[in-house]
Amino acid sequence: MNAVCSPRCTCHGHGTCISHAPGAAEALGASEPVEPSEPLELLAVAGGLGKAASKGPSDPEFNVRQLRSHGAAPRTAAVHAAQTVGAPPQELTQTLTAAPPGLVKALMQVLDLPDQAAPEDVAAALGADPQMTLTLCAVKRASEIAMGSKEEALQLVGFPPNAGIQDPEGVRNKLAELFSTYLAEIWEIVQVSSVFKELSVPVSSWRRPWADALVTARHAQQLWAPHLAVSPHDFYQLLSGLGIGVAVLDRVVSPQLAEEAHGELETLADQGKLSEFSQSTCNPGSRHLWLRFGGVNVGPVPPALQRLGEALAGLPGALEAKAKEAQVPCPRLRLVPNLMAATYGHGSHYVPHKDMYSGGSCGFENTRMLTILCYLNPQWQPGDGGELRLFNTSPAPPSSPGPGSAVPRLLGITADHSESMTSSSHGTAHVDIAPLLGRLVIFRSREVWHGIQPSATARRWAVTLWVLAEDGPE
Ligand SMILES: O=C(O)CCC(=O)C(=O)O
Ligand SMILES: [Fe+2]
Repeated sequence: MNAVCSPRCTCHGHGTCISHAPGAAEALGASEPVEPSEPLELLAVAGGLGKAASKGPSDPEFNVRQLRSHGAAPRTAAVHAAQTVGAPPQELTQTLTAAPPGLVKALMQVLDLPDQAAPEDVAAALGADPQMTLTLCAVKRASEIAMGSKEEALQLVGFPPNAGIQDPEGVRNKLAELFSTYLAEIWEIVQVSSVFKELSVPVSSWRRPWADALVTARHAQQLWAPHLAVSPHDFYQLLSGLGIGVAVLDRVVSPQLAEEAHGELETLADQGKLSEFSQSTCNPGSRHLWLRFGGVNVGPVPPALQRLGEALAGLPGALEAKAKEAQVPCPRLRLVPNLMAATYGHGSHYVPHKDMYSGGSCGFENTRMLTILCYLNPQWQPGDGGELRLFNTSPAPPSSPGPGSAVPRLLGITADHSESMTSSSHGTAHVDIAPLLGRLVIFRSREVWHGIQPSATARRWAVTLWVLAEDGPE
């Protein structure tokens, strides 16, 4: 059975994760790593890059991935203030206005507010201590369910079917804990996403000649109109056969820059600059590091990684411009000039997920639109594992929701924008993409199911730049 990532999952806090059950996905595409027979793009040397044309807005000290994970989560000054002294209603209203609507809807449902409630109403209902209000909601809901002793709820907390009658308090406490953890996660994401939005800048402020020269209308089509993107090359044909928004660009980052960036990452790892090993069941054993290459409070970022970050930041602006020229409808994009470097060691992997915020199987839309990956593995060869696996649809059979999915359902949250819309128990195809040095992969964060195959090497490296949307979800 496919286990859905628990609400406690720390897999970046964004994954609508499912376990990678053998046989869940049938490979209609290649199951072996596939290489392009010929490079489609010309080599564009990412050297001699100037400084970014404009800098971002104020950039308080924060680490989004840590913020989104449970446990010792550092807080921005704003978030901290909101939680400790109680946010003034106006600030809370603004936070809710900037938050992903799916999350706000979930809060409304938990607070028993009508569908038409305005952000002011939600702010008023949350009060001076939203975290406490949500905990009280969790306890109230847990008490109601414990009285009714629903079988699904008992199953969720691991009690026998008659436990509700014998131990209603035990059932209630366990449920209350699960519910409040889930709601705390939603609340944290609401705050993080609004802070994140404040830090982002329009992609037009990061235009780079390098990116402008290599991005074509075909890339824009591959992302936003995949049915129109045709390719004569086997590998790209296979990819376009998936019918999802994905573009792969090879040999556009100079090997020298990529190798230097790889060397810098290895040094950072040796210097102990990486996070702890992830304990999450979604991406066990992975480690990461945020590299702030733009905005205020830049760095310190080693020089090749700085150049790479600045180069990658040029891609969304170029894509937006090419989409406009080719009349391909594309959202207006923003970005936060932060790269996430992540490494996967022997056996570590990442279960299939989408890059959207989520708790349990209830995937909430966020403002992330594109995931831009650059692989930095000079020696990679077939057998080394760590391929990026892209699916054409959810690899989760819809009939077997995992344990995490019961939490939002029992809480009465219906704002599910993930599996239910895309899942299919058969006909799931996938393509594996080798994490080759300098290879760029761009895909639509909210739609594309992807995971990482178990790595057979000590350090499989990728850097990621996430691109947001101008006006929230489309
Ligand atoms: O490194 C990769 O290939 C993908 C990483 C990923 O999916 C993520 O960090 O969300
Ligand atoms: Fe991902």
